[in-house]
Amino acid sequence: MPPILDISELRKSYSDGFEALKGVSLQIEAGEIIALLGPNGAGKTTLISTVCGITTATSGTVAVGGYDIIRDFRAARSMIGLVPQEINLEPFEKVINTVRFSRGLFGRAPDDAALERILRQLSLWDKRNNQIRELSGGMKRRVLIAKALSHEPRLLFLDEPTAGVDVELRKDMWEIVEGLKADGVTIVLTTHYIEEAEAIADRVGVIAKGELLLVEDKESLMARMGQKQLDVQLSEPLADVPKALHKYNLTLCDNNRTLTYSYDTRAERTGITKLLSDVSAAGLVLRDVVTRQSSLEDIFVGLVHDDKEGAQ
Ligand SMILES: Nc1ncnc2c1ncn2[C@@H]1O[C@H](COP(=O)(O)OP(=O)(O)OP(=O)(O)O)[C@@H](O)[C@H]1O
Repeated sequence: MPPILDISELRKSYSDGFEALKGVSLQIEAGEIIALLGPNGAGKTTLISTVCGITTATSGTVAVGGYDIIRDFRAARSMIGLVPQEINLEPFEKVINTVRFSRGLFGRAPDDAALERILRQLSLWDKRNNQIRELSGGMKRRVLIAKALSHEPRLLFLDEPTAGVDVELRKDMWEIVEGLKADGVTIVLTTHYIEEAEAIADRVGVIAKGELLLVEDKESLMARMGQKQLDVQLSEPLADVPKALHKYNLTLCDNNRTLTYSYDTRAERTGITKLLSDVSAAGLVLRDVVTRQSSLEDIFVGLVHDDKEGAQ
């Protein structure tokens, strides 16, 4: 089966000459949830807008379900649902009419049973006859999702679905996303929240300054997070790592006052006990011992930081 989304060498320069996408390639298989992480201005919205036909690419290609987004615009667009960052709803319209209208925009035949299913899934059925202005912020966000799902797309883009919402609502949103995945909808979401990617994504992509720096299975990222560091702080600085400790691959940092040891938390033996006894046998005096876990956040900050340095 071809990927549901196939982005190849996508570039976008805005009219002022700013290059917001610098050759992004990404393939997404049907049924997965992929989270795109990136700082402000990284190009996430530009990427989504280009795939959805709101912005035109400068070069490169995008195919959705095998349909080219330029040549087969209608077929490609009908497979996509977009939940935008901003709430752009008509305050005096009823929920049901808002969703019905969206379906019509895609030229889909009216199907109240399909709309009922969508509204029930989003716990909006009881509110179907309420005007938008009578809903809470969280409910309005659900209406945005209902609108995006109204023409029953196979690929759903969620642009920062939980920006500025409280923890409770964020968890609700994650449940909704899981439910959509169970229905076979492929989901691409952008987020600033690393814990959001950790909680729901199958794959994580990191984007910065218009470049996709990494796309990786969350599980293998998690495996990398299994790495921990032990900092052995010494009372006196060392000139060098003593020979007897070479087998531990230690690094000397903090003005030669700290020895850092990396180990795998999931390994049967971490080697910590032996290391500490060898440290003391080598005549070194400990001041303190600290452990640190490398997290997705470290990986993310490291990548984005390296990219910034590289750009200078
Ligand atoms: N219409 C435009 N004209 C010129 N530059 C633009 C335009 N739209 C976006 N940009 C620039 O392109 C870059 C990428 O913007 P984009 O909105 O895609 O980032 P983002 O990753 O979605 O950021 P955020 O997380 O803040 O939403 C930014 O530097 C932005 O200023």
